[in-house]
Amino acid sequence: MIEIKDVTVSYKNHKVLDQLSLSAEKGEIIGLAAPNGTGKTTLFNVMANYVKPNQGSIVFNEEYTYKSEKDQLKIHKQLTTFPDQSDLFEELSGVDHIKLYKHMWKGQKKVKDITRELNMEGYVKNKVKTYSLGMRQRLCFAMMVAADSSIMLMDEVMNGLDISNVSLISQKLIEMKNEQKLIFVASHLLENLDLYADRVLFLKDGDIIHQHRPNQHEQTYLKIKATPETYHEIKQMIDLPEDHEYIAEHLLCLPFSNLPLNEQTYWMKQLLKFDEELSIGPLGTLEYYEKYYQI
Ligand SMILES: Nc1ncnc2c1ncn2[C@@H]1O[C@H](COP(=O)(O)OP(=O)(O)OP(=O)(O)O)[C@@H](O)[C@H]1O
Repeated sequence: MIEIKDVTVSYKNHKVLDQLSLSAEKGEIIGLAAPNGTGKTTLFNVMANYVKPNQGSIVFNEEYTYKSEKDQLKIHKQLTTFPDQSDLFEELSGVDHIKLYKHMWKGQKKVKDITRELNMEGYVKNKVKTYSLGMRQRLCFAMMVAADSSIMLMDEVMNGLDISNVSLISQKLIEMKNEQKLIFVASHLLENLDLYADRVLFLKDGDIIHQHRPNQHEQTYLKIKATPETYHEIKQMIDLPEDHEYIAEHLLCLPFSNLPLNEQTYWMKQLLKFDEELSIGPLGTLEYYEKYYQI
């Protein structure tokens, strides 16, 4: 559905994206996880053609590119970007905004259903100038739902939402993915991404350095909480396997699922000696994040 080919973006001498390539299909939620200023928004801007890459191209449905205006129109009919709160019209109501997006993208969903499902009925007819941050954010999301486009780029969709609204929107994202939308979500709520993303991409030095698939755990790990002192102590006492990970100076992880049962038992016995919190499981987005960005 989208093919990003060797995209490079530089602002003066600062290369933000460096020959980045990616393909994505409908019915996928793709998370983007990276620290501030890494290039997530820039990547979305290139996908939406708000920023022209210095090099590379994007192909939609194996057919359309931004090289011709006719193609651009076709692409923009099926692509929406998450509205900026500052773009909302203070004197218009939430319903007005939702209708606007529904009409612009010829969305099929009923405004009433959208506002009911997003718990907005209590405020959506009031003017936007009376809304809190979280109410505005839910409105921005409702506008995307109303547009009903097949590709959605959601930058910081969970910003300013309380826990119950994060959960509501996460659920809605899954429903939209099941309707075969292709949804990109850039988010700093790392553990939340594990709940709905099919893939989480980690950006570094202008490229994707890892793709984590939260629902397809190729490897589980035996994990032990370990300060640098404990890690040092463990290393002195045990010959750790070469492929172990020591993440962000607090978590030691040993690849576990591929080991025969006797070796699994061995490693558990060894690590239990240290009386630190022990668990078995895959690495999640948060752990990969800590690993790649050393926080
Ligand atoms: N129009 C611009 N002109 C110059 N530099 C820019 C411009 N837009 C972005 N940048 C720079 O590009 C880099 C990537 O910015 P971008 O907004 O894509 O990061 P991000 O990963 O989305 O960050 P955040 O998590 O803060 O939203 C930053 O160093 C930023 O300063």
